[in-house]
Amino acid sequence: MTELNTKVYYDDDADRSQIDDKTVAILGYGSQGHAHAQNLAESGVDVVVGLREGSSSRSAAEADGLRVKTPVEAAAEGDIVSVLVPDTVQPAVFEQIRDSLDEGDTLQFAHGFNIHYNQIQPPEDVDVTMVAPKSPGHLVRRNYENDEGTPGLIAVYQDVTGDAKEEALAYSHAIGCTRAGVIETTFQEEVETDLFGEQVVLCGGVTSLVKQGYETLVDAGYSPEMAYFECLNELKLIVDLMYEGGLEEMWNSVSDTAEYGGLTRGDRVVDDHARENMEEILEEVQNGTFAREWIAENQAGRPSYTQLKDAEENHHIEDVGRPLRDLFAWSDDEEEETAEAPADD
Ligand SMILES: NC(=O)C1=CN([C@@H]2O[C@H](COP(=O)(O)OP(=O)(O)OC[C@H]3O[C@@H](n4cnc5c(N)ncnc54)[C@H](OP(=O)(O)O)[C@@H]3O)[C@@H](O)[C@H]2O)C=CC1
Ligand SMILES: CC[C@](O)(C(C)=O)C(=O)O
Ligand SMILES: [Mg+2]
Ligand SMILES: [Mg+2]
Repeated sequence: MTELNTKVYYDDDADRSQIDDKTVAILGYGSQGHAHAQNLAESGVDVVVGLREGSSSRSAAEADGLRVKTPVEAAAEGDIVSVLVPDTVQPAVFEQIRDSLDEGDTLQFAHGFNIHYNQIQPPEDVDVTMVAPKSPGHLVRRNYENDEGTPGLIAVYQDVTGDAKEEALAYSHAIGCTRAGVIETTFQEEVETDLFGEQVVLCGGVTSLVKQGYETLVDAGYSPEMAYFECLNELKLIVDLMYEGGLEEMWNSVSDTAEYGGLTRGDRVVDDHARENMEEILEEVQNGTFAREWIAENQAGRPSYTQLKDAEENHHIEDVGRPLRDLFAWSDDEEEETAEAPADD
């Protein structure tokens, strides 16, 4: 077996005394915020949630038994201040809480966007770390509840106490990440790989592939329901196999016909042209073009984002999928989970 180039940290590598007597302020109670806050609290760590006046998340956090204060009050109480509001609002929230950070506190992130692209200049006398679960927040919570873990990354940008890495590992332990394994990285590497991954493969690439495949079948006269099952629903089953055992397990599980067809046709779809586009997108991430575009889009009130989001929500694959999902038993569980989850922004 090939040796790993990187150390993976597990539960036994974490020293919980680095966090057990501390208070963690969680700013935001959305996808990541609700998961970190509840996992930390159930791990015995003192948690205070920071939410703005009139926040729609307050009732969910209080119903989950957590103390809720304003971001400024929570940051003043916290020894670790975990910034889990959307990336685009973090600079403004940071300006509010900057003076509440004491010397030796930790300013922590789950994604390095604002530090790496210089949207937040942290004080020199605090540790600056990242604990980034490699998963949507609702799964971070669900895995913890099921005694399972979520893989994660840690990074240290500034270490004034000398304990920044140990504390990030202890935090990772308390939210369940060291159960699965944690890797150390840098803010730069996390940002560039995360943005590339979500744009090209995980969120952007896969949804475009699904929509284009669906539209090709429907335009050729096949039923939308058949196209939905083939191009969207079955994708989960294929990805589950890759997740469990890599590409090999998936290829072993599908028929030889599917394997030959996939091996000979896949690269015709995602071809050299697609590869050139991937390289261009990576460059836009590396040289800050994407970050500048996203910051400007927000400053302008999100006109393109709103339009694109609207078009996506109204794509006919969604009209076909909603009633279809309702007809199948597995939809009950999914709906319960969605109903329990606090609303994202
Ligand atoms: N989503 C994910 O699974 C992942 C996210 N990350 C990173 O985690 C961080 C948090 O992302 P995510 O969990 O998606 O965030 P969400 O969009 O889910 O955050 C929503 C929360 O932020 C609060 N909030 C929104 N706007 C403001 C504001 N202007 N002032 C104060 N509070 C506000 C909301 O409260 P209110 O009810 O008041 O609006 C709500 O509690 C980001 O850095 C992201 O990149 C990293 C890995 C995965
Ligand atoms: C894949 C999207 C993600 O990077 C994540 C869940 O890890 C995000 O920013 O939400
Ligand atoms: Mg990610
Ligand atoms: Mg991301």
